[in-house]
Amino acid sequence: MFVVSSEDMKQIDKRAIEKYKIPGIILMENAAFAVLEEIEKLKPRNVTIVCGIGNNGGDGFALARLLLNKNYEVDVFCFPDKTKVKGDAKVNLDILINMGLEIKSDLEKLREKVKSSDLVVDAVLGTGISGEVRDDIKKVIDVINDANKILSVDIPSGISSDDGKCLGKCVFADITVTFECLKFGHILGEGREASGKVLVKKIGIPKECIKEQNIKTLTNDDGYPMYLIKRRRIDTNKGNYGKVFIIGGNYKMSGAVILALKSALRSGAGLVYGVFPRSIMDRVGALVPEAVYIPCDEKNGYIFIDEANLNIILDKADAIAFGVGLGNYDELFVTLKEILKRYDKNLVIDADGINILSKDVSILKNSKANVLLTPHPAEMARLTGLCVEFINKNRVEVAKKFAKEYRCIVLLKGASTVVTDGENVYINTTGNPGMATAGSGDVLTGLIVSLLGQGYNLFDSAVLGAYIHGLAGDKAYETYGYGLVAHDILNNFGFFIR
Ligand SMILES: NC(=O)C1=CN([C@@H]2O[C@H](COP(=O)(O)OP(=O)(O)OC[C@H]3O[C@@H](n4cnc5c(N)ncnc54)[C@H](O)[C@@H]3O)[C@@H](O)[C@H]2O)[C@@H](O)CC1
Ligand SMILES: Nc1ncnc2c1ncn2[C@@H]1O[C@H](COP(=O)(O)OP(=O)(O)O)[C@@H](O)[C@H]1O
Ligand SMILES: [K+]
Repeated sequence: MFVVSSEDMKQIDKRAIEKYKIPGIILMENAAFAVLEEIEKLKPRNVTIVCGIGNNGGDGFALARLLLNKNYEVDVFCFPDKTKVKGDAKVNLDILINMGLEIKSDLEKLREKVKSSDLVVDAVLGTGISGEVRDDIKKVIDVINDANKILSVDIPSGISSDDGKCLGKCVFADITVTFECLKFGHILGEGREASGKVLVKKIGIPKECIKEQNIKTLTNDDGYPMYLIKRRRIDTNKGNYGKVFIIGGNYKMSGAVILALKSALRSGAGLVYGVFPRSIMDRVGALVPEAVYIPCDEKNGYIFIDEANLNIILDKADAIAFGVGLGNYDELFVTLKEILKRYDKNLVIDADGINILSKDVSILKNSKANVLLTPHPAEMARLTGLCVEFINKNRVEVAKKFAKEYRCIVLLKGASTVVTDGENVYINTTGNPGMATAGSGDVLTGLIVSLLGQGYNLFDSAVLGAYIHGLAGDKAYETYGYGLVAHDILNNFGFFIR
């Protein structure tokens, strides 16, 4: 599903009205019907609709008429003042006035009504918000937030459609009904939580209008990205599903590489090779008997990959993951540099691999390998020198800029994981805070390298990885709640891929 900014949506609406000659008021009517459809499912006895003075308010006025015609008990408020309403919104306001409805602008009356209403509809501010919410409207939002149930029209008032930031104050909706495309604000930042359950409804905009906008950002929906998964031919064998190499582990930390190996196996890789320091061989061997092992020499407990082993890896591997539990040991920078210089297939750099890379990110620029980096925000901070808070507030832009500059693919982890090659963007909405547990990143790495081995390209592997990892985490959450651990996630991979 496409994800658009407020400017994209403005252009799409404009194209529909000016080029394709659909009157704006018809779109507004269809928007109102789309909201009505959801309200009827909720079966409220009485509805309070709070409108602003722009077209978001216009949707609210049109909705009020549709509800009144169906004999619902409806109260309509307009803030700051109904005399300021113009255009299509005014047409719908005037119809209500002609029907004899009183349109109120009294905050105290709203406070009373909100308490006794089964449902409050928030049609105060939509995609047309600019700058911080004005103080008078902040008070209206506070009152709306006291409601039993809130449905926001298009986007919760106070949320920026472009990045999900709360502009000083915002409505926290139970349901948001939006039109034609998701907005960034529904799935990023505070907007993700504030939007509640989001429903995207068609309002009659010709699909050409959206196509002509050339949208480059997608999120998951009922089809994407899972329709990328290929069915296996019956007459295939392990040789068809990749030799994937996972380089990781140090004398103090064997768990990460074990989890990544298991994860690669549980998501269908044909042959999974573990490359780790010799001192953890017994543990890895006992816990992952299905893997092939390349135990390596050690320096100070950290892995040392000699030329003979490096040649085996570079020669055999269909895909490599570098970094899980490796430790941030200076000499490993040289190893990473060699791999980047000599390997010409897909390379995932994660965890300590990213910390090692942070010593000099510019080595990416001459890389022969196609690189995917999978940083969490703190690792992204090490890569870029930016602070974590800034990164989290500007996830898409930060990831895009880095990917473009260093010619790689970035998967920036966290709620609303972002995958980008610098131009195309995927924002993932599966997953939950139960996944904020040690090792859950390691199993993502194992999953992605496994998908690479099975022949998916680097971008698709990252997208599928983020999506399936989140789904598997959501399933694990059903059973274990916040007590879920990384093993619970990886054990669900095969189910969702099937
Ligand atoms: N043809 C179209 O453009 C369609 C638009 N639709 C609706 O129209 C909305 C967009 O309408 P508009 O562009 O008129 O904008 P909005 O109605 O979202 O908001 C603009 C109004 O909000 C006020 N405002 C802006 N920033 C503010 C702030 N920081 N604090 C307080 N008040 C502020 C302004 O006074 C302005 O009148 C969409 O979200 C959607 O609900 C739908 O009717 C479908 C068709
Ligand atoms: N609140 C959340 N919502 C969705 N996914 C989350 C959330 N918290 C963590 N995750 C996911 O869990 C994984 C954690 O990875 P990471 O921080 O690298 O863990 P570790 O290094 O311990 O393995 C990432 O894929 C991240 O996107
Ligand atoms: K709204």
